[in-house]
Amino acid sequence: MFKLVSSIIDSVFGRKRPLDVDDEDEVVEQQKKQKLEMTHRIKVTNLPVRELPAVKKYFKKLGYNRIKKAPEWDFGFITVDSEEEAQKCLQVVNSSTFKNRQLAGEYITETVQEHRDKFMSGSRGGKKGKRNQPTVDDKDDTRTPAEKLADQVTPLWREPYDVQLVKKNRNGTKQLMNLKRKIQGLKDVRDESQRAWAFEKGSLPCEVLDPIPSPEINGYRTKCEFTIGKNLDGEPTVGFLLGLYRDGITSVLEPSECLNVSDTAKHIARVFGDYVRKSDLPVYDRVEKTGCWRTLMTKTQSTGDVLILVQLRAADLTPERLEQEKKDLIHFWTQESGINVTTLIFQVWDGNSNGITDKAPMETLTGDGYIYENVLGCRFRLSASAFFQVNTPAAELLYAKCAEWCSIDANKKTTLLDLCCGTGTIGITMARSVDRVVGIEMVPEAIVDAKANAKLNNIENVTYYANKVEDKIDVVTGEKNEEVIAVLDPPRNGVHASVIRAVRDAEHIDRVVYISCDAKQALDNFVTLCRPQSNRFRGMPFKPTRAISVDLFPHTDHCELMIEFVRQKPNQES
Ligand SMILES: C[S@@+](CC[C@H](N)C(=O)[O-])C[C@H]1O[C@@H](n2cnc3c(N)ncnc32)[C@H](O)[C@@H]1O
Repeated sequence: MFKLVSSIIDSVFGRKRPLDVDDEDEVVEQQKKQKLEMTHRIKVTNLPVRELPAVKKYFKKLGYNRIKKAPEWDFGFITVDSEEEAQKCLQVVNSSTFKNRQLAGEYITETVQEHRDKFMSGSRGGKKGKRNQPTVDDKDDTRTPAEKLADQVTPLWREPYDVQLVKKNRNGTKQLMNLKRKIQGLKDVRDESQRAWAFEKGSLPCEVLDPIPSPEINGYRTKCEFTIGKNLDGEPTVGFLLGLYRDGITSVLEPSECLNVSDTAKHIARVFGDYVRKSDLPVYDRVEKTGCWRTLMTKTQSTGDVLILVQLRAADLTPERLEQEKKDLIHFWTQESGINVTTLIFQVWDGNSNGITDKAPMETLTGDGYIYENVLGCRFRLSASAFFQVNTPAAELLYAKCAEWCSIDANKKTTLLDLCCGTGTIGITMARSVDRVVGIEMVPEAIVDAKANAKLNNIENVTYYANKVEDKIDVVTGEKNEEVIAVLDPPRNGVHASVIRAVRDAEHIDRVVYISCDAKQALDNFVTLCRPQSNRFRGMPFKPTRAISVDLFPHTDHCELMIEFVRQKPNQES
């Protein structure tokens, strides 16, 4: 026991010490014992759904810090250390009211292993989400943990790829039909001719072209964010969370069965798992908010460049210990890992949110903090935090199709407005076929990258603005005989309506090519772009003219949908 306690103390404050054989035996014994140890929890019922912070605060005041509750649950679980504490807690709960609700408690005790098995079978009482597919009765669920993880990360992996593509295309067309229906359903329309297109025959509002499949179906992801935690046997592991943290799941599994993760990224996760297991620093515990190792991010590009980002909680470490750990990491990644790392980045993050964050600085430990990727003959510099499409060959097909749609009338001057331009990929790959490109992006660091990328490719006809689209769109005023085409490639949930209103108000924009990676979430944007004029929505509306799905994310249910919208002319009949 003394050895175990001292190894924990060592692990937090001490120096690195490799495990010897005796230690390993002891660890195995310890793990076996741990599985048989009893857990003591009080299930608290009659809580309001959501209100998690208030619930936590309430129980904290009563002396209970370890409470778990998913937002949609009307119950929660308090964990205590012994049966005696559980009985006391039960009394407290049964005599408590929260927001005029009389609470009720139920004592649950089971072994650690039984508790884990419950998580694994999803029989926790939480609402079963889509992510637990395939939906089979828990007792009949014979899936291995790795299969469960694959079902969660790549929910379509059991289907042949052509079937996946049909499904994705159907999802895209469904949103186009919804757009038509929503425009039909608008009330108090002043000028019916502005939505005549929505009453044309057929359920679709425009031509829908055959979907474009991804050239690579497996191992295509260039960016992965791995959680560092404990696997089902309590061993430190680098991989993905086996379920949703909000459902109380904290076990991590290696990504070996995840088809979208590249062999290089799997290898990196594995070797770093070995490093973490040998480390005397503990992995981060998401429930207790203790420990050190938190996240590993990899970017593995088609150029062979590799970016590694290691995130650590350092609240318990002395500055000297932290410096030593950085040196150890540099040594490991450059001398021992066997991986040709282009740049190694380090982030200390002591806050509660999980994953790589923009709230804490990133420190470059080796290299210059950048890696490179080639897209359609152009070269791009990427930093750790910059957005970049994760499937390069499929992104090339998307951008090539976008260029084709923007293809430019040789008799006219053309301006390409690259809205939400990120690091400038779309505008730079198209810059040579237009007169000028104007890129607008609200993240200043991305604009620094975009400017560097334009320079790297000897592109001189681009201007970038580090602003919100809605604040800067009027820099392009449109000249006579000039066509202005806007490519809008916003985040997953679309953009704020004010951005779409600004696009409508910018009357010189003739066409918009909207690239959406979640058409359901972007539907409101489509409607705002196309609804007839009113006091709130000025500028002539657009109408959809063609659409195509381009699959950048095989085995998942995500897909890019690109829609061309053309500005209607005043008094145009349809
Ligand atoms: C999906 S990324 C697209 C990046 C880029 N088009 C590319 O292909 O690499 C979406 C970008 O939209 C930016 N963004 C979101 N809302 C914005 C706004 N209102 N104004 C400017 N940029 C915005 C985000 O910062 C992010 O870089």
